[in-house]
Amino acid sequence: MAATTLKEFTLEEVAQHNTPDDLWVVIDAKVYNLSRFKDLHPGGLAVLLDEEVAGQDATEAFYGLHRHEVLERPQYKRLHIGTIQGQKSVLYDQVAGEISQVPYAEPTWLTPGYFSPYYSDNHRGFQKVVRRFVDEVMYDDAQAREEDGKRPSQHVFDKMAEINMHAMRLGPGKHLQGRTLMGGLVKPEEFDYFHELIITQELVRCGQRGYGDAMLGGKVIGLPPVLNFGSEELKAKVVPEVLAGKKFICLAISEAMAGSDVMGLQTTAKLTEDGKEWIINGSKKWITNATFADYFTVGCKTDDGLTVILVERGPGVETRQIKTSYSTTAGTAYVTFDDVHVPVGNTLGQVGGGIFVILSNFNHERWVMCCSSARCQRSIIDECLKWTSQRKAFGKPLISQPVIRSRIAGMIARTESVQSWLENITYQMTHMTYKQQAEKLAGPIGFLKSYSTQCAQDTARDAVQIFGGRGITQTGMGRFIEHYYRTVTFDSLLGGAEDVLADLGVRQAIRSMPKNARL
Ligand code: HEM
Repeated sequence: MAATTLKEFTLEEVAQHNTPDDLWVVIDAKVYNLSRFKDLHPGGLAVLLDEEVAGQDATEAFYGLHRHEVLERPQYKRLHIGTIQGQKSVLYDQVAGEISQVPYAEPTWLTPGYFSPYYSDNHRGFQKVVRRFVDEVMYDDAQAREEDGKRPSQHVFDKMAEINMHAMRLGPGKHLQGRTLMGGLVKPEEFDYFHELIITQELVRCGQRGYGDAMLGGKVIGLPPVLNFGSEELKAKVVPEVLAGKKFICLAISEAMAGSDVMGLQTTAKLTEDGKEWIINGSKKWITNATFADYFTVGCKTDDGLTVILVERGPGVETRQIKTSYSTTAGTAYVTFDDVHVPVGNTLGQVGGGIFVILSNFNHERWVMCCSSARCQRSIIDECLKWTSQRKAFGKPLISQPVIRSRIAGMIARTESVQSWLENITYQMTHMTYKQQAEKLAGPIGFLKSYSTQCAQDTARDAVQIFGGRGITQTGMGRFIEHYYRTVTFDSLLGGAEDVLADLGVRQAIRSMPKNARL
């Protein structure tokens, strides 16, 4: 609406409008009429009437207090009435798909002038399309759903399905065969772990941790057991509808009593006398996506040990939302199974061979978490560099304080080391069979995840110190910092706690110590 009536003004003309009933300001060469908005201004009237603000160029004051996105909200866009003669806006709106120019806000391989041995032209083209997709289709939904706590909108899942993003999120493999990936940009047999890394890292740029898990994190860990261990009949029924984003699946292993002690699970599955069905009883806790899941990949205690069984939502299956540190959009739930009858054909892998089914996917799950952790840390650097450059305190930008620079130095060093290590491991994955990965990479991936999440927590703590009170405020300038600090521990717990994974890495290393090694 404003675009049709925009006029040009001089700074002198704007200066005439400096009273409560006739109040204009200039922000980045754009003129805003605040006369009717002033009483609704969340920051109050007095600040707008300050002699350095009313009728003046208030760009610096504005960006010291507001995120640019404020000006993009429809209700505020209407305040924009014109521009300043001879001046141009330099603080442009974020363009969908664009690479950030902020130093270290992008990994080296995306930074102009730098090189990388890992990414091909195909990866580069792929990244561009994924970024645009995330910016255009997902970003706004992520902000809205994290706030209202509902699961991601179906239209987002549908759009993801159109380009086969749900299938690609499971990594390379047979499930991609016959699918057109990203409109044909990459052939199924060429899709590799770097493509998957790109998807994971681009998705988390939405900056909403709950939404990130809601983006079918449950499928990423719950569907592989079906793909790798389910019968052909079961796969034919379940896989197409899940990869089409029409049905949802989750992994249901951890329990209130047993925690992640897989061998201590208490949910039972007993065969009926005719041997045709399992009857499942028990409960599961902290199950991501469970509130909206149609299928549950469940770890059960059977007479022969641990068995994994696919349970379809139906009589006897109940899910109850658990409130965690992030929004309910991830659909984290407490799940109960009361005399749930399941056909034996839903058994995944061998009866009693459940531990193998569960362990087979751990490396991939942890590696996915490393991808997302590395990228989240980078987004925090982006926030901190922008904030400390635009925010003035004691007459100088925050970045001119050595203590601030020291904290940012730590953030950059940690993030770069995590990404470099991640790319090295990803490169190994692209050259190893799944079996080789299991043998050789469980330790390194365990180390990387443990290291990455420690780095992430240090970075979250530093970012809060840099943002001060805004770093603990859910709206405004520090909203991503507050969110990050509140949710950063998720990665350090899910898929194996920090200490456990570091210990796994050392134990794996010791296992391959040469017998004759001596000092
Ligand atoms: C187009 C003009 C403006 C709009 C649409 C606007 C809108 C807002 C909004 C939505 C907030 C809530 C915080 C947030 O969500 O970021 C806010 C807070 C605030 N605004 Fe403005 N504002 C405008 C101009 C200004 C100007 C020129 C000043 C002068 C310095 C100012 C001073 C403040 C202050 C002090 C706060 C409180 C900040 C805080 O809680 O940290 N605003 N404004």
